[in-house]
Amino acid sequence: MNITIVGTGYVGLVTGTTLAELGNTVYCVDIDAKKVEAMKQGSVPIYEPGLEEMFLRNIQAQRLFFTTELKEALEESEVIYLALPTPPGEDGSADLSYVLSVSNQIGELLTDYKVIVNKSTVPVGTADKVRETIAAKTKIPFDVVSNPEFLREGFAVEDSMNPARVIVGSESERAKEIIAKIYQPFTNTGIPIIFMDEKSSELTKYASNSFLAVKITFMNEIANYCEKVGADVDKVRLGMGSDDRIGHRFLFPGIGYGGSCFPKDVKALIKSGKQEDFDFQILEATENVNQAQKVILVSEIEKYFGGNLQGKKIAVWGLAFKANTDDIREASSLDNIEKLLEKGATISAYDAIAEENVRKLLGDKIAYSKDMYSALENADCLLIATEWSEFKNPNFEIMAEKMNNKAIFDGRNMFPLEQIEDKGFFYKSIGRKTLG
Ligand SMILES: NC(=O)C1=CN([C@@H]2O[C@H](COP(=O)(O)OP(=O)(O)OC[C@H]3O[C@@H](n4cnc5c(N)ncnc54)[C@H](O)[C@@H]3O)[C@@H](O)[C@H]2O)C=CC1
Ligand SMILES: O=C(O)[C@H]1O[C@H](OP(=O)(O)OP(=O)(O)OC[C@H]2O[C@@H](n3ccc(=O)[nH]c3=O)[C@H](O)[C@@H]2O)[C@H](O)[C@@H](O)[C@@H]1O
Repeated sequence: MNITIVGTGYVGLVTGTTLAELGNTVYCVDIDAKKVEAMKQGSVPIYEPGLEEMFLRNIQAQRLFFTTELKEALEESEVIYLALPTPPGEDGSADLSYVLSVSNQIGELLTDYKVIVNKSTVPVGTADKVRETIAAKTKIPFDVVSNPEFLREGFAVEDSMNPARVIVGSESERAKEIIAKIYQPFTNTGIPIIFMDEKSSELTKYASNSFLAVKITFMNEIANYCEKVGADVDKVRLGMGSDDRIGHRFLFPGIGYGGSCFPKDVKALIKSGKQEDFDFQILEATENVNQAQKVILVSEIEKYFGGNLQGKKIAVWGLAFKANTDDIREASSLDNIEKLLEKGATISAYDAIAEENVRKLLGDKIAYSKDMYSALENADCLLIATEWSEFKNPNFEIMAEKMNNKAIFDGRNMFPLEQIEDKGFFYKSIGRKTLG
């Protein structure tokens, strides 16, 4: 099948590469001419383990093409995927301007029947809006399908090549047949393709992300309570997760969820609810708890230093919103750094992958270190904000030598307590006994 992907950001690029890998010919369209040129030269614009190999393989096989010209790509394709941004507007609702402006262009360019597949995360009713926008410009028949994306950054290739399920929202038999053909390789390996109406499909995406945000936030509250009563959240997590109905995943407490999706999607669903006179009380609580959780260690650091952080040098390990990505959108590291700077501390940060993005945002407000140990030079304490695997087994002797003061505030529970209890550090993590 010949397919156009409009928007070659995270989702567009991974979806496009996956569809090419599944044997389709894919034309990736983006308005960012520099990005398109770089991709044509074989350069992958995002950090995503395993993507480059698949990307280059499909360029070489002449199944993956890049252009800034929507018209050119449309002429070649039967199916058009939209993978455009839906950022939060000022009031938290999803900004549909990218999706609708491209829909408008598609309406002007249609010459024969096409299926328009929406991969962007959009509120219920967007498929109707896309349909109306296109229909206002053309009499040529077309169908609109909702096909939300569930990939995680850092595991995008795995999630995309081997998804837990594919959700397809459409009431058109013609469109469903075409989409079923595209995903036939998944059906062949037992991956369920779940067909439903568009609205349910659109809501499945928000409901899934919001549920995961609630799950994490619930565990964060349990962790905070563990500290009050002397329980250990690692044990509670293990005990809870062993029940299949709960499961072990997404039960890891920490300094809150971030990233480009959970915060935005929780906000957008709350806003969509309000438009129907409906209060998502659980989601409102989740947002509030998460906001406080992100900076929960700042008050612990302050308490440790007797309420005064003026002139304290704080090392920060990890800047990305989670491991295996260079994405820093809504990263907890940034909330912590902002608060610590406000309180007069200085920061020496280390994140080999996300540093470049933070530099663009914070410039020289903080210092950057070339490795994890040099960030600790004369530091008064260490804050761990991202669970990069290189932090899992550090040399505690080198750490002790470098640091001015042996204190670790671990926002990602990197070390089992047994690993660190005889190392002579003050060690504060989330939902567990404080050592030292
Ligand atoms: N990033 C993620 O992990 C996931 C994102 N999503 C959803 O997918 C959608 C896209 O997200 P990302 O890929 O992260 O966005 P992104 O911001 O990484 O990329 C969007 C791309 O669209 C391009 N673009 C903007 N206007 C355009 C136009 N008129 N024509 C052609 N290209 C245009 C931009 O230049 C950019 O390359 C959002 O709705 C998001 O919520 C869903 C699942 C996972
Ligand atoms: O819609 C999206 O864009 C995507 O949002 C999330 O993916 P992602 O944002 O890449 O990252 P996650 O792995 O879900 O982590 C999100 C945040 O939750 C935090 N988290 C995750 C799991 C956990 O147990 N505890 C926890 O604090 C992470 O540190 C991170 O800050 C979803 O997991 C994807 O299914 C979805 O497609």
